[in-house]
This record gives sequence, structure tokens and C-alpha cells, in this order.
Amino acid sequence: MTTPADSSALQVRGLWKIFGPKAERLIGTPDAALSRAELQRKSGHVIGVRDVSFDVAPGEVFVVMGLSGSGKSTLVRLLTRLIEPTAGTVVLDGQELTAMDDAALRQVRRDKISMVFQHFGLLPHRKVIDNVAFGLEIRGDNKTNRRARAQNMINLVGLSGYEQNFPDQLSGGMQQRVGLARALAGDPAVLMFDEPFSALDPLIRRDMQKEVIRLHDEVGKTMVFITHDLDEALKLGDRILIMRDGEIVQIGQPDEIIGAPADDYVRDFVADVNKAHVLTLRWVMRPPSSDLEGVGAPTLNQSTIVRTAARTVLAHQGVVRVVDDAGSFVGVVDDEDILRVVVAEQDHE
Ligand SMILES: Nc1ncnc2c1ncn2[C@@H]1O[C@H](COP(=O)(O)OP(=O)(O)OP(=O)(O)O)[C@@H](O)[C@H]1O
Repeated sequence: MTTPADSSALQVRGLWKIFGPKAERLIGTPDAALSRAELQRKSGHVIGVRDVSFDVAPGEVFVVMGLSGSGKSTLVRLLTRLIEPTAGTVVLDGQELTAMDDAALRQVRRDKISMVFQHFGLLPHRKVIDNVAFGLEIRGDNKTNRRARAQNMINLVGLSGYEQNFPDQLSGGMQQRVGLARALAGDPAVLMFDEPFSALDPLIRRDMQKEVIRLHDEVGKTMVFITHDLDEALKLGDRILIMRDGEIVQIGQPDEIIGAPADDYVRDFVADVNKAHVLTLRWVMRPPSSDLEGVGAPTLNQSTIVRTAARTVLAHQGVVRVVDDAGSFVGVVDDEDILRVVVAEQDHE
């Protein structure tokens, strides 16, 4: 899925970050093509992000995933220019961040970008409502407006009744909800999440993932979400960018990552995923033998997740017809196609 550049919420082109004294001079030289380890050995420079390009569509949830050291934090800092790129451009909501002076950059950060971090970054001496309203205050909104907006956001994240509490009176999950409310309050063009749930215990983490999905359904914001957790990436991402050693290994929708891993690295990564929960019919269907195969049988869209399709397919004798978004007949599936995915999972367990 590519997006026309001029309608992107975020457009990244040829972005590099090399740490070290002569970083700029390395761009375009053969040394820049060395592996991270080789370059470090040769000159002490460390490649944080190497030649990364992608577009994020308005309203998309774009997940950046990779193991520790793969360059996720460096990338997210480059996207807001918290660190300076060695080369490349970042265009956010039509404005080129990489060409801005400091004043313009501060304004864009204030008006167009909200961040949610692992350590919630709440102000301990301010009540919940004043934490949520903080960005609006900085921006100069009047008190009545910012209070009303903050209250709406508090209601939206399910914290009504806690407006007058201080952060340390709330659990970790609740504090992160305050972080979400604060991020949404400024109505940013892009919300950036940097491993926001890594410090939460697994059950709360699951709740918060659901909360992000729910909030996204409600407010439809563009989101860039950094995580090292594949399950989290598959749950949240419309598309996922997988990084290794500062480079893009693959960008794809969750079912593409699982159905067609780009290389052995991604294949190993996704080996333990419950495929029936992610794969869609387009990965398991067969081409029809004729236009008439399965005439009269139930019809499912090719983007139906296998687990969801299982009930219909298994309840029907013979093949079920699969269609694309335009309604064209593109394939058939039967019990065996479904069971192959589901049983493989059971063998795995
Ligand atoms: N200021 C710096 N100076 C030198 N090297 C750096 C600097 N910041 C990051 N690096 C290196 O860049 C690479 C990418 O680091 P980065 O922190 O972006 O990875 P990450 O995927 O976010 O990892 P983690 O999940 O552990 O934070 C690493 O090899 C790291 O050591």
C-alpha cells in the first residue's frame, strides 16, 4: 500500500543517522555501505538509522518494530528532530521539519505532534486535569476552553472522577491514560508512541492496547507506534515497519508480514505467532477451477481473518467463495485450507 506523497501525514525520505564526528562526510561514500559492525570497527562511527524511507497515511496506525538496538528510538527522535538527521528529509502534515529553523520547529512540535512515552512524564504537583491541559496552557488557550477540552479528553480515556487527583495517587495504567488524554488534548496531526506500555504488567498492557485501538476508532488520529513486541505490533498496526541494524527489513500489513516474511530474520521473528489470528483468506485460498466453482456457496472477503472465517467454512460442505473488495471472485477455500493453519498452530503449542 503506497500513499501519494502529497497526501501523507508523514513522509520520510532517505533518512540517516550516523553517530560520530565525521558522520556527514560518510554519506554517499563506500564506507556508508559497510555493515554497522564493520563501520564501527573501521572508524568508530555507529549507524543508528540507515537510509530509511516510508509514508504514513492520514489516520493510519504505523508501527515501527525491532529488537533492542535496531534503531527505533533513534528513528522516532529523528521524526521530531529531537536529534538531527545526518541526511534525509521528514515532512509532517505538508511541512518539511528538516528544513525549519528552531522557532518553526518548536511551533510544529507544539501544535502538530504529541508524544506518549514509557515513563509517563506527568507533572507530579499538578492534578490530572491540569496535566491533561498542560499543552493547551503552553499554547496559550484560555482557561475555560482548556478546562473543557481537558475534561472531554479525561472522559474519553475513562478517567472521569479522577480530575482532582495527583498522578502518584493513580496506578501505572491510569497514569498512562492521563498521558493519552494529554496527548490527544492538543488535537495533534500525529501521535507518536515510544514503547508506551513496556513498563506495564501484561494484563494492564493488554487493556492499554485495547484502549489505543478504541481511541483510534473514535478519534481516527494518525499514529506512529514504536515497540519491540511483535504481538503488540500485529494487534495495533495497520502496517508494520520491521527494523534491524538501523535498516528497514520489511514494511507490510500484519498478514503480509506473517504470510510473506521478507527474509529469515522476519521468518524467525514471526515463527511463534498464532497465524490463524493474523493471516487472512488471501493467504490460504486457492484459485478457482472455474468461474462456477462453489456457485451458491457462502462468500467471504479475502481480507477476512482465518479464525473469523473458520466458522463459516467449517459449517459449509464444500468450498466457500472468496471475493476481493470490488466483489470479484478471486479464490476458494475449504475445510482443509483452514485446518492447515489452525492445526499447524496446535502442533506448535
Ligand atoms: N548518542 C549515541 N551515540 C552513539 N551511538 C548511539 C547513540 N544513540 C544510539 N546509538 C546506537 O544506535 C543504535 C540504535 O539505537 P536505538 O537506541 O535507536 O535502538 P532501539 O531499537 O531503540 O533500542 P532499545 O529498544 O534498546 O532502545 C545502537 O547501536 C546504539 O548503540
